[in-house]
Amino acid sequence: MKYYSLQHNAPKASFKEAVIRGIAPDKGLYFPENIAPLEPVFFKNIKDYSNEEIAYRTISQFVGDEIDPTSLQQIVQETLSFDFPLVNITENISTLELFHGPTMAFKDVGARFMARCLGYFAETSSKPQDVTVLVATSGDTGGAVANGFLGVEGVKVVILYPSGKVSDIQEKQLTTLGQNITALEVNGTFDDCQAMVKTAFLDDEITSRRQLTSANSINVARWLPQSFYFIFALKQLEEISKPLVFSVPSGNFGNICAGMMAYKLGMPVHQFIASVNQNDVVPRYMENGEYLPKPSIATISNAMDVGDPSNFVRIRELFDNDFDSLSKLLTSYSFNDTVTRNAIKTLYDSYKYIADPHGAVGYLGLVEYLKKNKSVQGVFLETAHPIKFLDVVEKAIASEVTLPESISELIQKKKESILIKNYQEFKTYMMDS
Ligand SMILES: Cc1ncc(COP(=O)(O)O)c(C=O)c1O
Ligand SMILES: N[C@@H](CCOP(=O)(O)O)C(=O)O
Repeated sequence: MKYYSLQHNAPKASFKEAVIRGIAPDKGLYFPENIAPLEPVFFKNIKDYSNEEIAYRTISQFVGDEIDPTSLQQIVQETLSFDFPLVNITENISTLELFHGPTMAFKDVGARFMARCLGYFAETSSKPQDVTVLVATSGDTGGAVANGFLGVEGVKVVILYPSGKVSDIQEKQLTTLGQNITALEVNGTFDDCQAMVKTAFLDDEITSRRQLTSANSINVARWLPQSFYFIFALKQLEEISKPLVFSVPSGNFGNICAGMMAYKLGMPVHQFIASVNQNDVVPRYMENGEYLPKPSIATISNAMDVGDPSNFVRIRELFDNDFDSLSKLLTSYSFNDTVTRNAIKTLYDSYKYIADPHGAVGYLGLVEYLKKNKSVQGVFLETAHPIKFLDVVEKAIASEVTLPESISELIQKKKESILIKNYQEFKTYMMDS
C-alpha cells in the first residue's frame, strides 16, 4: 500500500515510511492510495469473528506486505488484550466502553499498535536507527503513548502538554514514568503543542540531528487501528434491523475519521455524529461550509479542546472533498459545560451509569439526533474512564467514586516535567538532550 500526502507536494510513501516519518515532508498527512471494501458477507457474519480476526482483516490492506502475516497477527493480538464492551443504556442507546486498556482511554489501541509496528521495523531493519517519538496531548494521548512505548529500546518519547489544562490523573500518567519518556509542560494550549510538533518536522536543524516520528493520530499507525472497535460494536449489537448511528466525542477528529474508514470498508452505518464541546469549528463548517479554525477554549472535556482538528482534512478526503456527500453521513453538534454536567447527572440518576465528560458529550449528541430520528440504534463512544476526571464527575453525580488501587498509587507519584515557554525553548531541548 502506498500513502500520498494531503498537501500533494511530497513523494508517495510505503506503510513503513509513513509510520517512521509520521508526517510527509511537505507537512501533509498521509492518506492511503486505495481503500478496497471488505466483502459484504464479512459484515453480515460479523458475530462469527473474534476481535483479532476483525482487526487483522481491517488493517491488512493498509500494511500490505511490509509486516509478515504472522507478525501482524501477533501485533494485533497484543494490541487488543482487553475488553470493548457495549453497554445498554436504554432500548435504543448503548455505549461502547473504550477505557478498559492500561491508561483507561481509547488511545491505548492506536498507541499499542503503533509501538509494536515501530518495534517490528526496528527489529527487522539492517541499520536500526534511534527514533524520537513526538506527541502533543490535550490529556490522553500522552499517557497512552508513554505507556505503550515505555522501555522500548531505541525509542525516546517527548510529550508536549498544555500546562494546567489536563486533569490531575492525566498529568500523572504522562509525567511519572521516567526512563525513555520526557514530559514538556508548555505554556499554551493543545493547538500550540500540536503546532510545535509539526514545526519540528520541518526544522532541518532538528531533523538532521534526530530521526523524528509522531505518535498523534496524524500517524497512520495511530489513526487506522481506531477503526477496529467500531466493528466490535457492530458485532455486539442485539438489535440489528435498525439503522446504526455512532456518536463520537471529537477533538482532533482521528477517532471519528477511523470510524468513517470502517464505513468506507463496507461497515453498514447510517450516520456519524461528531459531538464536540464549545470548540465548534466542525459543527459550524457543517452548517455553512466554511472551515475556520480558531483558538481553543478550555472546557471540562479537556481532551477535546482542539481549535484546529488535524484529521478533518482526512475526513474531507474520504468524501473526495465533496461537502454534499459528507453531509449525508455526518452531523455535528456542540455542547457547553453546563449541559455536559447535567448529562453526567442524568445518566447517573436515571440509568446508574457513570460517564466521563467526553462520553457525556457523545451521549448528548446522540440524544439530540434521536429527537428527529426515532427508529435508529444509537451507540455513543465512552472514550475515557470517569475516574480520570474525578473532580468533575463526583461533583456532577453528588457521590464519591471509588479509586482503583492503581490510580491511588499513581496519584502518590512525583510529577517530573520541563517547562517550555515557546518554540525556541522546545528546539533547544531537542538539540541539546
Ligand atoms: C477522552 C477523549 N475523548 C475524546 C477525544 C477526542 O478524540 P479525537 O481527537 O480522536 O477526536 C479525546 C482525545 O483525542 C479523548 O482523550
Ligand atoms: N485528545 C487528544 C489530542 C490528540 O489527539 P490525537 O488522537 O491526534 O493524538 C489527547 O488526549 O491528547
